[in-house]
Amino acid sequence: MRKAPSSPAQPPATDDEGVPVSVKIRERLQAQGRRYNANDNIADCLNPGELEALLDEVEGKMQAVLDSMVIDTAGDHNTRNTARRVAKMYLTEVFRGRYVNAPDITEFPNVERLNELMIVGPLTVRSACSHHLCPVIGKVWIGVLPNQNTNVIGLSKYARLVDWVMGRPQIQEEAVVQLADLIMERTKPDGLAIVMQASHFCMSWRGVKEMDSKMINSVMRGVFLTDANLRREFLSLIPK
Ligand SMILES: Nc1nc2c(ncn2[C@@H]2O[C@H](COP(=O)(O)OP(=O)(O)OP(=O)(O)O)[C@@H](O)[C@H]2O)c(=O)[nH]1
Repeated sequence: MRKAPSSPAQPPATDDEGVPVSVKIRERLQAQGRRYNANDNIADCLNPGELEALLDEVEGKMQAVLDSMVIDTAGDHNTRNTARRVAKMYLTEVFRGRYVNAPDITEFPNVERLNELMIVGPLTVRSACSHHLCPVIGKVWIGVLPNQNTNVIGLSKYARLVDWVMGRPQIQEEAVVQLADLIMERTKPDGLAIVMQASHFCMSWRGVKEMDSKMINSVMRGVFLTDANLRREFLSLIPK
């Protein structure tokens, strides 16, 4: 039976007992005019304890999916806790980058006024495509041309930022742009170059079942856009 559509005159059910926590969070996001696409971070719209409540909610819905797939989760010892495992995996592991704040990044002043190209990589990318939620596994290289005002951040922090951005359902083209925006905002370099190469399991495990193809894309910012020599230097230093 279909549910009757709720009347638009009713106030949002934010305080009611029994309102799913996802509804409360969504209403908060909508009230702020905030986007909540798969690859957006919504951590600052979650109240304390709500991630745990979301775990219970997603577990219940995953159980319903397993039931609809006619899997005997009561009788089959392998799937007895699968709904909970999958909920935990989505919310606290593979899509954690949606629900937690950005990692703390220690920044140091650029006292030596470094202005030479710095490259870090390959950093491991673990993500999933927004379309099928299939894994996207790959590598990313980041090149930074600092200036005297650039904040120097610890090398490991680039890996932490990559992990935070990629820990959401993504499409590769948007993932590299989000990463570039974040690093530009945090470090304010003269230039930034990012190259990502990844295997998309939605193309190998299923669908066309193409095992060896990878997607490679790049984003260039600042002087990397205007200085072809710098761009070439960066690309030549990335191991083939
Ligand atoms: N551009 C881009 N496409 C992606 C990425 N990840 C997955 N895709 C593609 O997104 C598409 C999803 O399209 P649909 O046609 O709706 O899905 P589908 O019917 O299951 O398609 P098939 O994968 O061809 O079976 C597929 O072609 C995927 O290969 C990505 O990061 N970037």
